[in-house]
Amino acid sequence: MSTAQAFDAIIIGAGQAGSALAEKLGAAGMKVAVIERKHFGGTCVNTGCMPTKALVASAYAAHLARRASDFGVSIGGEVGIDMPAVKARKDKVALTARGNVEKWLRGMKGCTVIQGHARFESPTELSVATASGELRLTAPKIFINAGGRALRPDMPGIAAVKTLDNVSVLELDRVPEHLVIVGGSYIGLEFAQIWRRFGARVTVVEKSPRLLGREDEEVSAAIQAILEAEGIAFRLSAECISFRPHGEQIGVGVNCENGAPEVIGSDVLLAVGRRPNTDDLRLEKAGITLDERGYIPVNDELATAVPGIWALGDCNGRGAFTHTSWNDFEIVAANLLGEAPRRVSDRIDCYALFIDPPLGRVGMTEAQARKAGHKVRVGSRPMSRVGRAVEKGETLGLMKVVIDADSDALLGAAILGVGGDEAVHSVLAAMAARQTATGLAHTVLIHPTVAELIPTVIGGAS
Ligand SMILES: Cc1cc2nc3c(=O)[nH]c(=O)nc-3n(C[C@H](O)[C@H](O)[C@H](O)COP(=O)(O)OP(=O)(O)OC[C@H]3O[C@@H](n4cnc5c(N)ncnc54)[C@H](O)[C@@H]3O)c2cc1C
Ligand SMILES: NC(=O)c1ccc[n+]([C@@H]2O[C@H](COP(=O)([O-])OP(=O)(O)OC[C@H]3O[C@@H](n4cnc5c(N)ncnc54)[C@H](O)[C@@H]3O)[C@@H](O)[C@H]2O)c1
Repeated sequence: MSTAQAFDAIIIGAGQAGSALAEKLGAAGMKVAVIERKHFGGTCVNTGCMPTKALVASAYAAHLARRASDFGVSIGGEVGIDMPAVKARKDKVALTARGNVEKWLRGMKGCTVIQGHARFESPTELSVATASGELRLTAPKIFINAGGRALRPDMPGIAAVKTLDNVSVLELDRVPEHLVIVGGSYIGLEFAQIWRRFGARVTVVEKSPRLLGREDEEVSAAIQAILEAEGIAFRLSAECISFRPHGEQIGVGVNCENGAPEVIGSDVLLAVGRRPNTDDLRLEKAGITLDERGYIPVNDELATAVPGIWALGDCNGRGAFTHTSWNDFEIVAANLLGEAPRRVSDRIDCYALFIDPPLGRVGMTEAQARKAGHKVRVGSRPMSRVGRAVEKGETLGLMKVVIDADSDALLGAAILGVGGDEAVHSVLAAMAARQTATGLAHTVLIHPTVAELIPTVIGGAS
């Protein structure tokens, strides 16, 4: 066995937080090693945000082309999907980004890139299984940015059938005849609309009585109605999901209160949540104990219980988005390099669901605000009464703002509608600046935009 190479810092995983942290620590004069076992850029770049949003764009183009006559545009024939071309475009987006991350890492000052699987040998030493044998590395500071992967729970019959996940579904260069998606949340719904727009029959099977259980009920209902109008079928309250081979197809037992007890699909996509990549890091050798869901417990500054080891991104259970992983890098770097201190608890929850129209969300839902004891004022407006949406011919959805009735503080917003993923940032920026609802309502916003209606929604809140 080789003697251990010594570094000032080692980063496990070249995902969203890891690569940026390497650059910052290297620029500060540290000798840094980054270990990546698979694709540079991690989930978002290779099998998450980027390829899925590239597919969302192709699906939108198909949808708009089918609606061309609504805008007085004639296509002069059927709208077709060239799935190999759709896939090639998606692959190009992801592969270009992956290559750019690799180039960025390999050009970084003070950074050594190692390709292989890292495991702990002690709190300060790692072994790395590479294509050319095992390496040993030591450092007083180790940062874990290991990300996560799709859950494949031990559901009845699952061993007897082939299922797709977020990685394998992206490899399809054919349109499934009937795609059954188990799980009606972010991943399930984005893929449901993508494949429906490409021409597949799609059924979403969800164990809860409604989609997106974290959202307010009217938002869940509006999303279901939008997707049903495109021909997506839903089987909700599917308590006892099971699988069985059915000739060349797959039978998915749903056992709902209403409807047929089984859905027969040509393909099944599992989208029932994610698990952190913490089971193969040999963390016990570092003295780190995982929580009951497999996440690495961290404090508000992302330090683990073991001095000199931090955990960033999806593997710490404090966020499940690219922007939260990126913010984890900012927090760790700022605190380590003596910049103004930053903490996880400073960030305001925000995310989007990239169906069309998208759902942009910040802060609390109305239900969460009431549960937290706030007396609330709520303003809302259907997108059919938003001028920009009418002009674009995209009037589905609603916007909603939640305000603390006593303090006038902005508590949260949901914008389900054309441009909702962008427009919601005006509420987010106001919340970050601790602007009151009245302060935002008195701000002049640009016409004609979706955001310009936010002051009107606040003005009508009761
Ligand atoms: C289908 C899908 C769509 C998504 N869409 C969005 C979206 O639109 N917006 C959004 O904000 N988020 C989205 N996400 C979530 C987002 O992709 C993740 O939150 C984000 O990528 C997490 O980044 P990370 O830095 O924590 O880890 P990752 O990006 O997962 O990186 C971890 C890296 O560590 C490596 N690694 C793991 N273990 C080891 C080891 N032992 N040794 C060496 N290397 C190791 C992995 O190979 C990987 O490259 C989506 C996720 C999925 C699955
Ligand atoms: N737009 C985005 O930012 C985006 C897009 C995709 C994914 N992501 C990230 O990926 C994460 C995982 O997404 P996800 O949709 O896989 O998981 P999730 O945890 O958000 O939702 C899982 C869904 O599956 C359902 N479910 C769980 N077990 C089930 C079962 N046995 N049968 C039927 N339904 C079941 C749950 O009720 C829930 O609705 C998200 O938390 C998110 O952070 C983000």
